Amino acid sequence: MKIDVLTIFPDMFKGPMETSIIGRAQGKGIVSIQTHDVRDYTDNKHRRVDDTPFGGGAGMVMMAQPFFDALEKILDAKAGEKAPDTRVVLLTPQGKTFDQAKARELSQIPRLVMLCGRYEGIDDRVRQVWVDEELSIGDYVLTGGELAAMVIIDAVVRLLPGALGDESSAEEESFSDGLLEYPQFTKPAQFRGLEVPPVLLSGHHASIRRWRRKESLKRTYQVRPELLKERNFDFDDQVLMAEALQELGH
Ligand SMILES: COc1ccccc1CNc1ccc(C(N)=O)cn1
Repeated sequence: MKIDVLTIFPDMFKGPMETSIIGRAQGKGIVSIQTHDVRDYTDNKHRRVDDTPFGGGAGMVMMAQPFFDALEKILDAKAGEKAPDTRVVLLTPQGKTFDQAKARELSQIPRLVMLCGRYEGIDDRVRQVWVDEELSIGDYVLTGGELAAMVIIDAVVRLLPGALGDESSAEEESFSDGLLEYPQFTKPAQFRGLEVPPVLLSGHHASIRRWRRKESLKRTYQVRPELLKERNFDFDDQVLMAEALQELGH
């Protein structure tokens, strides 16, 4: 998978994208993440990327020309033409909220191009001509799209085959069935007088699976009840949910 990032702060990507899982995935050739400094595509002497907004108002807006020239070069395409296996994503508070389903969808796309805006955003003609999808990582405003891009890259790259060691890839199913994760414990079994739930030390795998599912239902009910609304419970889940509610004192 190839990911190109257009930003005026390429150095922001050095640490997070070259460390641990993401860094190793690049090393293994599973993904290639390349940043492009938008300033390198400016056509003015001072390498300015922003200007005042038409119609007035506070702040500055990023100009369209550097993004157009950068995209035409990176995609080797004229304005508006684009290879079908490429998706251009704009990170913006106005975007559709990113979630695990979107992460899975993006992990199947051979090439992602991510546009990171600063200031009050990017001239809308970039969106009109080049952007396939506007994504937001949540309902809050950041100083730029870079951190949002890194969050999305992290969530996507870890799904690529070979990115995680085999022992970790199993965790994917547990979230993808729409419940929050159950609590995790590791050695020692006693720590500062605090115990590990005995069922987890029992070696009874059916009981362990049952306990975990019930804990997921409890947690989801307490923290994200809306996730349970659209869920159709099979008979076992209904029994577990009833037990969970009892244990929660409902
Ligand atoms: C005022 O900022 C902008 C306005 C328009 C575009 C980009 C920016 C850059 N900032 C961003 C970017 C993304 C997110 C998010 N929630 O994903 C939050 N802030």
